[in-house]
Amino acid sequence: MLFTQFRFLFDAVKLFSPGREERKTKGKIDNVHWNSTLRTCQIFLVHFAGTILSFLENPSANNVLPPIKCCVALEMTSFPSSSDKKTLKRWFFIDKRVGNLATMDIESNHSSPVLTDPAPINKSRLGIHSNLLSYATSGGSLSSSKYRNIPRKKPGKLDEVCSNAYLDAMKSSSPPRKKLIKDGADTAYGTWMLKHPSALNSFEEIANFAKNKKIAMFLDYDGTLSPIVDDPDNALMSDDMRFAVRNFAKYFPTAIISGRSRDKVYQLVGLTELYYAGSHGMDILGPVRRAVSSDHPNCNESTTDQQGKEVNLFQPAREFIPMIDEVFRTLVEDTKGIKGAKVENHKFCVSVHFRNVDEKNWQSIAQCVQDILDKYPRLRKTHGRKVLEVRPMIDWNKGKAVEFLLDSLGAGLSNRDDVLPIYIGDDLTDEDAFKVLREGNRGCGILVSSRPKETNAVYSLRDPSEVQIFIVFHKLSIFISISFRFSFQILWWKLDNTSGDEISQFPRDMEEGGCILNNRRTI
Ligand SMILES: O=P(O)(O)OC[C@H]1O[C@H](O[C@H]2O[C@H](CO)[C@@H](O)[C@H](O)[C@H]2O)[C@H](O)[C@@H](O)[C@@H]1O
Repeated sequence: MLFTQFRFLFDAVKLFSPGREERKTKGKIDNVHWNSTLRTCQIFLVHFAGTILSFLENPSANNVLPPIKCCVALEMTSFPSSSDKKTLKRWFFIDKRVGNLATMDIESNHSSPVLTDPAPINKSRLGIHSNLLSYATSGGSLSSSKYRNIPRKKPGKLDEVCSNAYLDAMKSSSPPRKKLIKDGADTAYGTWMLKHPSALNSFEEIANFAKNKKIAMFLDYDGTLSPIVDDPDNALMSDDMRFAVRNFAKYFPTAIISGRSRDKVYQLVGLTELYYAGSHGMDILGPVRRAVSSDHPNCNESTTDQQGKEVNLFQPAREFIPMIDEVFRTLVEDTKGIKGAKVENHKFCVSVHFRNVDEKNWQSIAQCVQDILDKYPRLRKTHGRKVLEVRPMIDWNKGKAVEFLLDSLGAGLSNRDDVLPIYIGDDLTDEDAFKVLREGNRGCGILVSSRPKETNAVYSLRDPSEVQIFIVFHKLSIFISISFRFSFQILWWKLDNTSGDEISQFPRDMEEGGCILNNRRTI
């Protein structure tokens, strides 16, 4: 036990030194790291006292749990990069044990709705005028404020300028992975990290930001929870990641906002503890809304999830479903001859992948998409990582989805000062969410990228394995505050213990200790 405690102190001092990239560019330890070290020593002392006292009380009990929890949480901050696979494995092994033990301390029934089957659309109830459904050739713009009026080029073939712009955007959407490791890339990344520091090395700063606030977590799927792979159907989330997200979502409201269809992303993640928003936020299954936005009066539908819980289905682009279906079929047909092309139907948007298409054929992909835009003026194009997406021209994106979910979680929460929304994502489409959080310092955006990128996010993480560490770290930080209080309570109780009544009082105190957690969970 003593060895564990001393190892903990040693780690505490060692681990809060700046990470590899920051050391290279900064070369000195700043105040934040010293403050972290002091705070860590403080935690160590309280744990040490608490452990000794509980050991004296019951020598046979497993008293090393609190220090192990702290060691685990501290060790994770020391990862300079995810390349240290051995340490990662050891770390997650410990976390699993601690996670299980800790779950026995704190029980939660938090679960979020899951609905895999789309709710039937009742057009007349939704108030959609029949004109709006005759979409294919109608060129008239919609009067509603939710529809954007974006000037579009005249229909026809891609001209040289337009074609170059398309190809540039397609090329920059995801550079070849091998090139990233080149000399100099590390230095550029290090410099970029001064502007967007690693969220792992900025724990203290984020923790200060989160002080007395309730955390709400928003996660992207591809490139954030699962690594980018050639075949979108093989973008699987690891069991460790699933375990980490599940444990986190038990205590903090957590939502996944993906470009994929809601059904597909639920199928891939498979957790009932989360909220899901598919098609870049155009398909949200969330908690029952207390206030319905007047901008979208006909897009909310009250329904029940698989567990029979009342939930709210929000689909601001419902009327586009038949159009998207038609576009999907056309694109499948049109790209049939292009080797490697893949088209996905996400119900409210269509993805055209060119990751496996020879670069000399990218122009043909661009032309197919342009033909669709020419035929359907109410659709627009966005870019992702080696993917072009066709979606409705409505004023809705991942940023709006974050605001919507914050509102749903508690009326008006999106503007309240006591909530800290955290959004983690890797793609261009996540920038809308980063922007929303950056405006007015509302929350904290974290970009997942292993190369410098222009972004509205404040912090960065290299890849999904660092996302996993970050998620577990935050969950454990709560356990630390509870064990911290727990240690104090043991100390207090030991000094003050005079009657048997106080022993029975103890569990209730622990419950109060857990209120930090409960507060966060019930925003
Ligand atoms: O918002 P997200 O959850 O990040 O979804 C964005 C797109 O993700 C998927 O494509 C990306 O990941 C694939 C698998 O790793 C990769 O092959 C592809 O090149 C990436 O663009 C998904 O297939 C798209 O439909 C989503 O729009």
